[in-house]
Amino acid sequence: MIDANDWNQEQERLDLVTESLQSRIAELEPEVSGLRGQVVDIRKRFWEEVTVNTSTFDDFEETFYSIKQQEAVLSERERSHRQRMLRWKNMKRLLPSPYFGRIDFQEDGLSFSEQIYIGVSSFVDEDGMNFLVYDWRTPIASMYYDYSPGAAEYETPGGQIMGTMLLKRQYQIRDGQLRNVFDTSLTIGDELLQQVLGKGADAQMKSIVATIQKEQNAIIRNDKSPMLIVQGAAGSGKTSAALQRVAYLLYKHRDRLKADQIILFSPNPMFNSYVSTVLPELGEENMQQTTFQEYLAYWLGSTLRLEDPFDQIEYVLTTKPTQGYEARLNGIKYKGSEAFLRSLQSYAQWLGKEGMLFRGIHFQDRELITAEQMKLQFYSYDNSIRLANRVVLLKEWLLRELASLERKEQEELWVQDELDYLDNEQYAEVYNLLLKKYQREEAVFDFTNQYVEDYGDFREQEQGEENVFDFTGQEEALLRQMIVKERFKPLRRDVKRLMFVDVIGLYDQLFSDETDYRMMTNETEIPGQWAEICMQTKEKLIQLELFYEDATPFLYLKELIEGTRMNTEVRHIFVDEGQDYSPFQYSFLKRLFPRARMTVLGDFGQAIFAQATNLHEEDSPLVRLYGKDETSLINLVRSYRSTQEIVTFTKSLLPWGEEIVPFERSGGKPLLKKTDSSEERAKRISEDLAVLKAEGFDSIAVITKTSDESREAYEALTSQSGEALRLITKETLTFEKGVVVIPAYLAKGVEFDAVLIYDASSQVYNRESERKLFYTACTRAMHRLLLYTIGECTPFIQETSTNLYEVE
Ligand SMILES: Nc1ncnc2c1ncn2[C@@H]1O[C@H](COP(=O)(O)OP(=O)(O)OP(=O)(O)O)[C@@H](O)[C@H]1O
Repeated sequence: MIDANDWNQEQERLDLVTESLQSRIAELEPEVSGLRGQVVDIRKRFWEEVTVNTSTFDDFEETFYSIKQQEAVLSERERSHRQRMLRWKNMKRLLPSPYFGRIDFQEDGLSFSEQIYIGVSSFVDEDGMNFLVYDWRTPIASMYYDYSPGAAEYETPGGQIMGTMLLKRQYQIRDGQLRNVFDTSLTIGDELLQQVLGKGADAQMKSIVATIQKEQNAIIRNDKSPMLIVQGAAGSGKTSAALQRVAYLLYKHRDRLKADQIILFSPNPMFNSYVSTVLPELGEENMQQTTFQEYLAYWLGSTLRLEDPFDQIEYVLTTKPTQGYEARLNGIKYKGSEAFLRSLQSYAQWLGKEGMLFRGIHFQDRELITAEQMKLQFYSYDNSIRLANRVVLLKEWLLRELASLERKEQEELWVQDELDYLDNEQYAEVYNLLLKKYQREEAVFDFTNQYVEDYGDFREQEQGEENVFDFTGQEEALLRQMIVKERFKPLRRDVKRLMFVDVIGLYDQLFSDETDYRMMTNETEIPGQWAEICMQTKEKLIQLELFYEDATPFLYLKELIEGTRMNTEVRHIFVDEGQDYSPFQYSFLKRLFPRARMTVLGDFGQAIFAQATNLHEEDSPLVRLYGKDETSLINLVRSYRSTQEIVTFTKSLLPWGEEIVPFERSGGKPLLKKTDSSEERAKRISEDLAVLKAEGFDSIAVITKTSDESREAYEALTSQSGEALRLITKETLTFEKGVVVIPAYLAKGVEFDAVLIYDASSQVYNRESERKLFYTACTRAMHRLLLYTIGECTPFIQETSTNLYEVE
């Protein structure tokens, strides 16, 4: 704490800044609301101000320019409104707590020092000359996170600035009042961190700007590597750092990077709601958030039904080892591997020479163009043309063929039949409809298109009009033409969508016997139980379903054949819980977003999916993806979430000795509660829930292994205590405080004040593959960890030293 004199000075300065903020907010207030009104007004009256007249070319041109002009006025007003609004919002946000830190810095060669106050956004005094508050993301503020008093430096676009940090101070300010002030010799004083971490869990993730640690700052500000990999122990702040990194990037590149050019891949839909509020709190628009599964489903469309990754994990967790089970596990590993990726590339090359499969085009009950004809045509193109380009050539050929078949079709009997069925009235009606439609189709112009293009269309329409009104004598021919055209429409649409390529057949063909597979793919490392893997995959495909592990390879093959659908807009992708993605999935992401940098955050200790990727080994596929020189690896070992006792206990569950250093914050030891029956367990859990709530913990999770176990726990506990519990399933979209019952794999990334492991017996957590799941479940606890067992507890606990937990 500082002395009374310093305290008074600080409070005086704080009052000054607060007053200044208040008066600027008040100044801007009428302007902000006035502008909003203006914009809404212009929007409303947009079309009133424009006279749309397209009868002649000149009228059309005039209309076009008048719309453009109106558009320009609107967007200028909107821009200025947005900027003022942003300034106003930032000041409002600063008001209750304008800053959290200060450094006094004397640059080398200068005789005076500068006081730099740091907050969540910048605030400049009235004349625009002095920063009363510096945004935490400014270059100078980086010293606050990176240095303790003494020699310090920071990077600017103009070069490195060296000097001495004379003072480092931290503040806790509430509603414009100083609550606490610490001078610190540490990077970020532990005192403040202690206070922050001692609090209860929130329904939403917290912003950590005031207490970012040096190693986290390195993640946030890394702007060099195309690939940044963060391996960090449970609770080491990976997700927190990732979100601050998003905010930092948006600030640093504010003139060219927009929030929607950043995508965060999160572990489940509920997680989205958990992190969603952090960025707006920092004053940024939100980045795009999705799950990889959602992304796959989007690209797969409705052709195939995709297995849920959580169903996959339930299968892995609950099925008893049988021959089919082992094959499925082998399949999951193999289909996620780089080897399989290479196999698919070789397969595509092989398809360039032979083996392509197409689907014939059917009309009524006839086959208009057979698969065989397509194949002949396809292989008649030059071998050197890329597969995807040959598919395009074939598409064009098919469209031409369809056009000529369509002409022939007009003479067919069924067309005559349809014509005969039209009575006079209908005839006239159809005729008028056709006429209108014909005019409408020809007259379409789009204001967003290039003017010249519109001009071309318009001219064509003008010339075409004569034809329209000249066809009176040819109505039957026209009607025939229109009838067939309408019927052929779906055929043309399907050809344009490349439905004639039998991608499902091509993926299915891959899963042949070993000799064929080797021949098609040059693959040498075929996994064990290949025949069984093939059978399982094919069985699914017949039902138009895909295993989750097949989805990425399937889409990859589709793209090798049909061409890649890249997204060149996105500049940054963030993959949270990165250990759960396969090397194959990473390669796929890299291809999909060729202009994006990648930040992967994960913990191999929590790798619960069978296709897991080791993140931090130097030769891991993830490092190979961009190459060593393009990759930065950062290891976080300090764990902030849980108390020292919980971290020491959970660390002992991983016998390979992960490097995890607990932050010094004490709580009780984990409690192992032995019970005799499930009734007794339900009773004890209910009692414990009541005690925990009375202690003030309001975010509590009863964690189970599977969704079935969750349901069972939910029912047992609800009937026992009548407590308001919330059952979380993979469909749950929002994260809320309270008592939840949740399977461990859905609790990933999330934290609770207290965690109760519903069944920690050896019957539930026994297999080596379940170790990390158990670890993940236990590491969700911030302050209390309670484990229940009927009979013998899991061997993972038995292996740990008994003084790490207490038995009741
Ligand atoms: N620098 C910090 N200051 C204050 N709190 C922090 C800091 N770093 C992390 N925390 C807190 O520690 C907890 C864990 O952080 P976070 O969820 O980001 O960790 P994680 O590494 O993603 O964890 P996991 O892998 O277990 O999901 C959160 O409550 C977060 O607010």
